[in-house]
Amino acid sequence: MPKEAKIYVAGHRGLVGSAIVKALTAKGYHHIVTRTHEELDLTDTLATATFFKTEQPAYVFLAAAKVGGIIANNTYRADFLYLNLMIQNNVIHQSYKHGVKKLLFLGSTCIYPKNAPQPMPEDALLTGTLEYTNEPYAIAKIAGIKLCESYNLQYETDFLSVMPTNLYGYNDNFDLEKSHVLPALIRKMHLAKLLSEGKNDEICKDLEVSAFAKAQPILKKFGISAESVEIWGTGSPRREFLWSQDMADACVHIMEKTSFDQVRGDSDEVRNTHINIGTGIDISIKELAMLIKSTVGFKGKLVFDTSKPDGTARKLTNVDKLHELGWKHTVNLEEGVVNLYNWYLKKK
Ligand SMILES: NC(=O)C1=CN([C@@H]2O[C@H](COP(=O)(O)OP(=O)(O)OC[C@H]3O[C@@H](n4cnc5c(N)ncnc54)[C@H](OP(=O)(O)O)[C@@H]3O)[C@@H](O)[C@H]2O)C=CC1
Ligand SMILES: C[C@H]1O[C@H](OP(=O)(O)OP(=O)(O)OC[C@H]2O[C@@H](n3cnc4c(=O)[nH]c(N)nc43)[C@H](O)[C@@H]2O)[C@@H](O)[C@@H](O)C1=O
Repeated sequence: MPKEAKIYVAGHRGLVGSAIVKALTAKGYHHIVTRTHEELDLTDTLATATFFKTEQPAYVFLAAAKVGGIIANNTYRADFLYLNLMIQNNVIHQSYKHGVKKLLFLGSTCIYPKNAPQPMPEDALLTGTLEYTNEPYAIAKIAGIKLCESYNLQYETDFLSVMPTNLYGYNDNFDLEKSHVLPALIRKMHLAKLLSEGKNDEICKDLEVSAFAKAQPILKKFGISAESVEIWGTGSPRREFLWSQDMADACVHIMEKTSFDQVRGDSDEVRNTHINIGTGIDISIKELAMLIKSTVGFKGKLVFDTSKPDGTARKLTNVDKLHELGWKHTVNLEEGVVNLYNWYLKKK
């Protein structure tokens, strides 16, 4: 990518989009185009077409999506399928129509079957039944991979797809219900610690309520007390976590160094051209909860709420292809959790 090229980062205020803008800026790319959700609703086909016609970006990072944790995915099933299909169809099709030189589509490792071999290689795609809690989201992401692959094969575009593992970092979503496990547990343990120290004013500030009496039902609903914090599920599922700035660096690396020709292989049937992005290292949810508990300094107990879903038992990425393409993660989980907790404390 030439440094002066016009680059559109879709979803630039989100966890990954904001890190991609930072990574591009640090490398000297200075013609970055962005739109907030309010300025451009990417589910609106006409508005998206007008944007591409007016701006004519040369490169596109597609990091805009409807995103959430296990309960959000399982509850808003129609939204996760419909909104993600619309966003990616609009952006990928308009990129083709307006001659975008290269596009990067962000999927997710939930595209793999729930019983995929571990670590999961790219060619495990479409070999079995998906995990139920995120099936609609996964189907949208699989359609995105196939859309990129098919435009490349039919129209000779250069649209790549990356499948990131679970991500965390600055600008993460800390919603107690809809977020992913890592930010959720940081906030829950932090609130429990404040409770144990009697810091009710700080709890009200965190929960944005005017009186402690209004905070109490929220704390109760999410199983947060001075003595314990509720962890959803059994604690036995294993997850792999990647720092969002590492994810962004991997995205820029792939856009700079990789083309569809490099990943298409020499078979007549072109499949599985997407690239996993992860660390290749996982941890159980119980171990993650213990790590967050000690980082936050909460002294109480962990209580496992088995009425909540576990989701996939294990989702470890095979990162051989990524390593062959010359990229490896730099931030380990212990360091990342400390960074994120400090960022959370400063943000409030
Ligand atoms: N977080 C994770 O653990 C993982 C994420 N991914 C994938 O990475 C990508 C980025 O995710 P992440 O950064 O976490 O998500 P965030 O929720 O943090 O950010 C999503 C961004 O998309 C924008 N957006 C959502 N809907 C629309 C819309 N209709 N029109 C325009 N913009 C919209 C939001 O804009 P605004 O801020 O203006 O509302 C926001 O900036 C997604 O494709 C996701 O599926 C994959 C695996 C794991
Ligand atoms: C990125 C990824 O994210 C989602 O899949 P997930 O990995 O299951 O995501 P999660 O982070 O929400 O949960 C991980 C594990 O952690 C447990 N857990 C414990 N306590 C809390 C808790 O307090 N909050 C949350 N969210 N989970 C908790 C939870 O029960 C589960 O066992 C999908 O969107 C999927 O589509 C996707 O791509």
